[in-house]
Amino acid sequence: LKKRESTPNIPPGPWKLPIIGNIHQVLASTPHQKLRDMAKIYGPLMHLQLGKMTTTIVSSPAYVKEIMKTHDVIFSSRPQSAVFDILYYESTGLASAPYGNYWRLLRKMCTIELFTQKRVNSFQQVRQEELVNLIKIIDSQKGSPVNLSQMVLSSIYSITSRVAFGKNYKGQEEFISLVKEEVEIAGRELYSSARWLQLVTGFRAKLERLHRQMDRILENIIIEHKEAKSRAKEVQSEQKDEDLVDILLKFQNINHGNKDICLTNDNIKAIIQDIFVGGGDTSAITIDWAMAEMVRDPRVMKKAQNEVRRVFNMTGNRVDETCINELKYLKSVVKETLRLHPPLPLVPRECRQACEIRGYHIPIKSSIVVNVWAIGRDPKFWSEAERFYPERFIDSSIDYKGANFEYIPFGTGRRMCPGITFGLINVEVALALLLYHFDWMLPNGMKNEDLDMTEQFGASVRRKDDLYLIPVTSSP
Ligand code: HEM
Repeated sequence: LKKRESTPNIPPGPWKLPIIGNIHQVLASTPHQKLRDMAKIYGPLMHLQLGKMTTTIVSSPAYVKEIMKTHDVIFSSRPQSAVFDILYYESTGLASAPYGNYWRLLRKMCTIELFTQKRVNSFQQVRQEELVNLIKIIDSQKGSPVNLSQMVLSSIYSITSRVAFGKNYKGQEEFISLVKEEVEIAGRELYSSARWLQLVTGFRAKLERLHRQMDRILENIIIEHKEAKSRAKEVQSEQKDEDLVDILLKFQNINHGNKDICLTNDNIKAIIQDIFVGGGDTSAITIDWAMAEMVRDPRVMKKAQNEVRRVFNMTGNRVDETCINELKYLKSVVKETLRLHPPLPLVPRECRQACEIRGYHIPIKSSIVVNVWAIGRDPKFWSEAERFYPERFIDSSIDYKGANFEYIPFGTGRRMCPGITFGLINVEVALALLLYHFDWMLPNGMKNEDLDMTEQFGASVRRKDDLYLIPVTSSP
């Protein structure tokens, strides 16, 4: 009886097996959906044991507020992970670093240098060139089905690569194919969270091989950038436009204005991967889901197209980024896409200090997973929750800033996404161009409503099948 009294009150959860705990119950092709179904039974704060890892699943805005606002400092770390340790140089990227001084300095550097509005604007030319190139390639195949998913993904990676490495980086293709592999393998960690499983399944060996390949390329990129910099110094010529590696290299120099931080080569390599993995796939997937949803609902497609064409016909038939804020409906389409299809449906955090949340005990070093996907589809907070209906965001005060806990596609609190402006502008301009220049049809006489929207879980959640559409020229 005495023992029972002292047992902490952990959140409710399903029965567990010895050793593996609840791993078998979340082994589903779409764990975020499975977790939502389980939360319907056990409640919005649910306890699971994933191997050795005690995990709490959060599935309601009220608990998100408790955890990511009221107790934000306690839950501002990331759980330890083999992917973070091996691929991200012992968790020294911004997304993987434990909460503390090092993370705070990186975050500050990102907010004042890397991801500012001014910096994002400075890459307008790159975006324009790469996206116009995408339109030209699509135009050359008009009338026949194109694999829009892969084309968009390549364009987004090309933009990211030029922004990060500068124009003429020759190993771009090899690097991007490794990034894609990284995204794919990172998604499998949930299923092999126990160390013995990682060894038996060869998961760790794969991560280590990938890390060696990545490291070789990134080391070369850094060396090339340093050489270019010293050449420019020798001939006293103006340096070319700065890319993100140039900016990060400035933080290697102790004499740089910001003396707090002095990055090593490995730190820079981890941050570069954050930018590619955190920024590339997420933006491309959002464009893909938005196009798929609009194809399924021609009313929405037409309305968005009319708006884009009205605005850009006035700017001399070109998609001019400075008018992007006039596209109120398109922006609602993007918001609605991110509500139904957040690319990162499960946001991981770690509890740094044992605490109580509404009477439930959350142990130190345990994992917290916020089910952003389930919250965005909860009928308690959204009318016709499963319907794609962008109008719900017109004249609504809900934004991406993380203050509305029922809508958190970019997370919330201290660790919320620092790349929102970077990501959104790519998504909005790409969609505006695709809608401005083409009408879109499904191949093989497929009916709009028959387009399959099955999800595929990975580091981010995409549509299971690539989106094939027939572009029909509308505007030159
Ligand atoms: C549609 C696009 C994007 C979506 C939906 C998205 C979503 C997210 C989410 C949900 C988180 C976790 C937030 C949390 O823990 O509360 C995150 C973190 C992060 N994102 Fe994004 N993101 C996007 C684009 C980008 C871009 C373009 C970049 C960089 C260029 C980026 C870089 C990062 C980084 C570095 C973190 C980790 C921040 C930290 O732990 O301090 N993201 N993102």
